[in-house]
Amino acid sequence: MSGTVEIRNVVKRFGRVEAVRDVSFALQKGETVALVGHNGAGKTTLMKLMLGLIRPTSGSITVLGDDPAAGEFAARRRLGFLPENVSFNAAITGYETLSFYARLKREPQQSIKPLLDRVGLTHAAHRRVGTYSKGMRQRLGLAQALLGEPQVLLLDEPTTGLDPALRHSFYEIIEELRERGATLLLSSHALTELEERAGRVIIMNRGVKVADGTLDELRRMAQIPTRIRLKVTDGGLADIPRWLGPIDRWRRVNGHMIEIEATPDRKIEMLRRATRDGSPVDDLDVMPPTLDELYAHFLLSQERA
Ligand SMILES: Nc1ncnc2c1ncn2[C@@H]1O[C@H](COP(=O)(O)OP(=O)(O)OP(=O)(O)O)[C@@H](O)[C@H]1O
Repeated sequence: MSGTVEIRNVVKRFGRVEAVRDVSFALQKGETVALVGHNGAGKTTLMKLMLGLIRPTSGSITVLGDDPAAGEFAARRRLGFLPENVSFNAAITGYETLSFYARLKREPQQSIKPLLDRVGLTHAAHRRVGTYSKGMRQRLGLAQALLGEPQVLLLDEPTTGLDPALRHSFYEIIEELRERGATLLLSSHALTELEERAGRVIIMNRGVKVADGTLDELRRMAQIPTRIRLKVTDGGLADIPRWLGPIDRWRRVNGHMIEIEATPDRKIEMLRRATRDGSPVDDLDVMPPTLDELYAHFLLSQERA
């Protein structure tokens, strides 16, 4: 059994607000899971429950075999967390900050230098955190979360405010950890960026889990058509159904390009027709539904249910 986090029928109420409503899922070793949802969907609450900072109203949670809400939570040392708004003491240096967290986690002080190096902060290690840029503070936050080689890493909106180069190196660093078997759970609004990074996506809406699966699984569930752009020779534009077969929806993009919508069951057939000998197609691009589109689809289906 390689489940590192198990959430079973968890409900969390804050007074009259039901922040998490009967949510269940398990996270496995070595997977990167994106937790997505609008503001107030319950993402941070789920992370706080996994950290044992709050207790579920009902249901159960296990993290690395332990109940995080139990007084003695042995697994905490193997759990890394990067909160949405990292705030450190501005008066001490980056090195001193990590030294403080290393003592809390009972990690050797020798682990600090390699970590600062890994997040690219060696040059600023002995500068006060108050002089750090937002990106540098975020990297210090990541170094803090990486202390002790966590087996489960919870990252709440980790790349907000980072420029594209920093985002890239951020994902490289956490990917190394995942390759060594860690479970990564990232909450984010940046769907396009998660599309390439997360093996699996959990979509939350108003405390309810509305979808959970790999992008391929979500695409199959949603049955959203794939858009196919075809560059067509002049003659071909005149009589599209003759060489492509019946098509539900299509539109002209420009003088020599059309875009068709292929349902999952007809996609392969359309591609075969478009590429067979004698077809007037010079070039094509296949654009599967994006995570943005899937997200909108699942939210809408839940709202209508
Ligand atoms: N301590 C609290 N007391 C009262 N209500 C709370 C508390 N913490 C969270 N909530 C409520 O629970 C709901 C879920 O909040 P949560 O912070 O988990 O959402 P989120 O998905 O992380 O949102 P965001 O994307 O804005 O960070 C919201 O309605 C929020 O107002």
